[in-house]
Amino acid sequence: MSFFEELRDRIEATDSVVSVGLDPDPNRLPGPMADRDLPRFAFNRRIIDATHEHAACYKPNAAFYEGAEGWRALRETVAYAHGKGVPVLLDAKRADIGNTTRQYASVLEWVDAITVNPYLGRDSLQPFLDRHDSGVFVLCRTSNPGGADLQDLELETGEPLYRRVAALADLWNEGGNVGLVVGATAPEELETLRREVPDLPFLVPGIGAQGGDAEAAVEHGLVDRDGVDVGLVNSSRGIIFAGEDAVNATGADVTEADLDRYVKAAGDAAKRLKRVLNRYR
Ligand SMILES: O=C(O)c1cc(=O)[nH]c(=O)n1[C@@H]1O[C@H](COP(=O)(O)O)[C@@H](O)[C@H]1O
Repeated sequence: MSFFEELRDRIEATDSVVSVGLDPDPNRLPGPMADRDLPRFAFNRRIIDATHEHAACYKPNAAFYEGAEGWRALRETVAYAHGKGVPVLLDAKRADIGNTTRQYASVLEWVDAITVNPYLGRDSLQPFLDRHDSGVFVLCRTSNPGGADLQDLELETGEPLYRRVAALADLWNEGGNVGLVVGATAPEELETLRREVPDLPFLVPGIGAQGGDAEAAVEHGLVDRDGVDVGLVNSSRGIIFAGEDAVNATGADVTEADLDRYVKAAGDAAKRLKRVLNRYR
């Protein structure tokens, strides 16, 4: 089954397009997690337990798993999410020259989808694109303030670069496995891009901590696949660290009951986001 078919089934089963971003910043983990073997996995495991009913997908960002122990935590996290029946999109923003990018693409043997960077052109993405069962999300219009620096540059045709990227991604979609990454902080660009590439599902980050537009994310981010709206709207810190408001969990004297309340807040945040997004579906 292809990634987008699996995602469609998951969205239908959970009635959710929420992507829960697993970005376990070591400086923000609740106190007791620091003492555990693989603290990032210990944290993610509790977050997955609390949120999986509302998660269409988990999106760990590779930056939070640097180092040998981090990579081990990532592998455990992916296996645990799969055990709950949730697909995993690795946010790695990869691409490189041929032999290097082939190595990068080997990660798709154990994750279901990945984010890639189009800057090096088609050949740098080919090993990802060749995996028709995996999802390949091409960075198109990113959510950060500097996203406009290059992506909005006008080409000789008058169109901004991000629109050319979208048109190319559409051409690269021979295997039906390509999506775009478009930030919720750029609602006008989301609308433009949906017109430009009506069939590509979007991963829309930037909701929650970055203050993006949830309505635009849903209105333009999703595409119909056999009667199901397919696409992903991601929140990372807004979900996984929601417990910080409920519990001061940074000290050494945090109890198991505190941790229970902390992770429950993450579950509630995922559920709330699902409800908000579903209002616009
Ligand atoms: O590729 C991404 O997922 C991504 C693209 C983008 O334009 N903006 C963006 O925030 N992201 C990622 O989405 C997540 C957003 O995290 P929060 O701001 O905590 O919800 C991080 O992992 C970012 O790296």
